[in-house]
Amino acid sequence: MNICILSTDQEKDDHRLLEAARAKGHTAELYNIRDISMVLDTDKPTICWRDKDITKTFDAIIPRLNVNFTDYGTNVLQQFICGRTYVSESPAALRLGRDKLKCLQYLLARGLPFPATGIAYTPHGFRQLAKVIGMPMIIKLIESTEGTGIFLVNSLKEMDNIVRTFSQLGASYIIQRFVAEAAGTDIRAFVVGGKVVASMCRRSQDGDFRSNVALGGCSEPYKLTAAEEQMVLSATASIGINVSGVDFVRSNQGPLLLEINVSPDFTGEQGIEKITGINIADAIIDFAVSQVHGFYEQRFSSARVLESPRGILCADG
Ligand SMILES: Nc1ncnc2c1ncn2[C@@H]1O[C@H](COP(=O)(O)OP(=O)(O)OP(=O)(O)O)[C@@H](O)[C@H]1O
Repeated sequence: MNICILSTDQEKDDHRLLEAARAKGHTAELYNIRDISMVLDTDKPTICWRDKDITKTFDAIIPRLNVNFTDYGTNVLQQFICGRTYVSESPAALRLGRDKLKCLQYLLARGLPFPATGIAYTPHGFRQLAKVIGMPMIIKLIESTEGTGIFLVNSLKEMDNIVRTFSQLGASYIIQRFVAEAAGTDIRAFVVGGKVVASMCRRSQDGDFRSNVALGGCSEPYKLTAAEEQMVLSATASIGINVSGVDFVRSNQGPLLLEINVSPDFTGEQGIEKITGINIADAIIDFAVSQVHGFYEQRFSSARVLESPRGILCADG
């Protein structure tokens, strides 16, 4: 099979996927999304990597997009889908995963648990919300990652300060109930194709409320309870993502979801592969390959092409 890992930064994780695909006997390339261009033309829609036409080169595209490339990256994926190439994630699911607010709304629609979260239009509106959410509370940028852009505030004055700064910068943010009993600990469950393949507990080492490994947190293997596993899988199904890192905290009311990370990292000293000994790269490649055969066996009409939530191309007629 001919596989393209479409990434942004060509990080260690991307190279692990490339190696895993090649070790399984596939032809594989690792391309940077910055080098991709496309022509939208009904007669000859084209996708190029540098000056090479790759419109029909690959059987499967496995995206790994960092947060700054969600828009361009998902547009490129959509172009592959229009050209009837299998893409292992739906562009819509990737976009949803990058928007903490919309993602929580999908969880809400499924009745899944997460800390009470608020959004308002004006700083005054946020002040009103603060009465409902209560202090201390968390303020999060909607597109934060690796624990940056997340603040714990203890008073209305602190909240006002951050809210006004974010508003002046034109940034979008939410406020959230602080789950104090999580005590700087959270759980990361790695999901591939509707299965939890690995999970670990992350703990901050310096009293920070954030457990992020990027901020110095450390990890250990963790076995999900049956209820936690069911919650995690319902969460990924709710946005239609295939590969994700689902984060949740354990609260006095049970597990509360924080986020569904799309294109999650899995390498590194405290990464989930090292901590659990589970080969995540293999799991991702195996899943994509398992989907490809079914995908190309489907019959398509040239009349209408639709994107399904799970990244499978559908056609009617
Ligand atoms: N409501 C909350 N109550 C308690 N702790 C929280 C809350 N929200 C976030 N945290 C802590 O802060 C960390 C970072 O939060 P969150 O996962 O929302 O942000 P992030 O920047 O997107 O991180 P990542 O990139 O790892 O997903 C969490 O891992 C958790 O330890």
